[in-house]
Order: sequence, then C-alpha cells, then structure tokens
Amino acid sequence: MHYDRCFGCGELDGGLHMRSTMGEHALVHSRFTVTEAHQGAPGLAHGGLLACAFDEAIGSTVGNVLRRPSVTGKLETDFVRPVPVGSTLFITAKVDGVAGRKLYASAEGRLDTEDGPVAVRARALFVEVALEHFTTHGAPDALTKLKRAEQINP
Ligand SMILES: CCCCC/C=C\C/C=C\C/C=C\C/C=C\CCCC(=O)SCCNC(=O)CCNC(=O)[C@H](O)C(C)(C)COP(=O)(O)OP(=O)(O)OC[C@H]1O[C@@H](n2cnc3c(N)ncnc32)[C@H](O)[C@@H]1OP(=O)(O)O
Repeated sequence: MHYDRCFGCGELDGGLHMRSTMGEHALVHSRFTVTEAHQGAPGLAHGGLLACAFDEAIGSTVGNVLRRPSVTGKLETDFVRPVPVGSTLFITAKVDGVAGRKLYASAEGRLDTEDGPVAVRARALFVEVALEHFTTHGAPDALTKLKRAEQINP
C-alpha cells in the first residue's frame, strides 16, 4: 500500500483493496478479485475497473522498483478474455525501460491462478515528477500523508 486513501490499494470502502509484493527478478505481483461492485456487463468485470487495477499494479511496480515519484502519462490495455465476477486476476508487472523522466512498464493478468490463461495485458508510460507535483496539484499535506504510508511500508 502506498497511501491508505488510494482507490487502488487503500482501505476505502468501495476501493479495489489491492496489495502488491516484490518477487524475484524485480517482478511485482498483485491480485485483484472481481466483485459484484465491479461489473460492466452482467456477471463480467467492467473494463475501466480492470484498467484501474492495472494502473495500480504498474504504478506500484514503477514506484517500488525505481523509487522515483511518478504519475501515469499513458495506459494502454488489451482485454483478451472476459473476466467474470468472482474471479481473481493474478497480475505480474515489470519495468521495461527508463528514458530520462519517462518510465516504461507493462503487466499481464492471468485468470484465477498464477499460470491461468492471460485475460488482460497492459503497458504504461509513467512520467517522473518533482514531489511538488503532489502538493501543488493535490493536497498541501500530500507529502506528509505519502511519507506516513512509506513508514508503514518501507
Ligand atoms: C513522498 C515519497 C514519494 C516517493 C515515491 C517513491 C515510491 C512510491 C512507491 C510506490 C508507489 C506506489 C503506487 C502507485 C500506485 C498507483 C499509481 C496511480 C498513478 C496515477 O493514477 S497518477 C494520476 C493520473 N495521472 C495524472 O494525473 C498525470 C497528469 N499529467 C501530468 O501531470 C503531466 O502531463 C505529466 C507530469 C505526465 C507530464 O507533464 P510535464 O510537463 O511534467 O512533462 P512533459 O509534458 O514535458 O512530458 C515529459 C516527457 O513525457 C512524454 N509524455 C508525457 N505524457 C505523455 C503521453 N501521454 N504519451 C506519450 N508521451 C508522453 C513527453 O512527450 C515528454 O517526452 P520527451 O522528454 O521525450 O519530450
């Protein structure tokens, strides 16, 4: 978790409640369980929420592997298989490259097990920002809140 009020990984009611863990070879593993609240078509996950889960999983990867503050500049998703309510996506993400402030990363999500069929793939460009990005555009006390989460999850 990087911030307890984050929609992706925080404790908010209605949030995605995702957790990410660092694995071998700098791969980061996240899980997203699709509930009734995440539906688009009856019984199936909404694509926008799946994209959100991948934003979170890739953002967590970029943040924890590179330790550079950044924001999503671009997020591209391929939905290759329906994701039913009740299923869990096992997401594996990695950093693909760095070019100055541009941080490239990608992820794939497999259905229900680590080696299940791939249901979603995503690629993202994160752009490194100064810490003032969060205080200028967000809350004035953003850094205090972010640093508190860092202390909980060093
Ligand atoms: C307090 C401690 C913090 C420490 C952090 C460390 C660790 C943290 C650990 C973990 C973090 C964990 C989890 C994170 C989890 C979830 C993440 C969710 C992330 C989000 O949910 S975040 C919200 C959505 N996000 C935005 O709210 C961004 C709004 N946006 C902007 O704020 C600006 O737009 C910005 C800053 C993106 C760029 O603005 P800018 O003025 O700074 O820079 P500029 O425009 O020059 O771009 C520089 C180079 O990126 C290229 N570039 C930019 N955008 C592009 C695009 N779309 N496509 C292709 N290329 C693009 C340019 O073409 C140029 O490339 P070149 O240099 O080659 O010309």
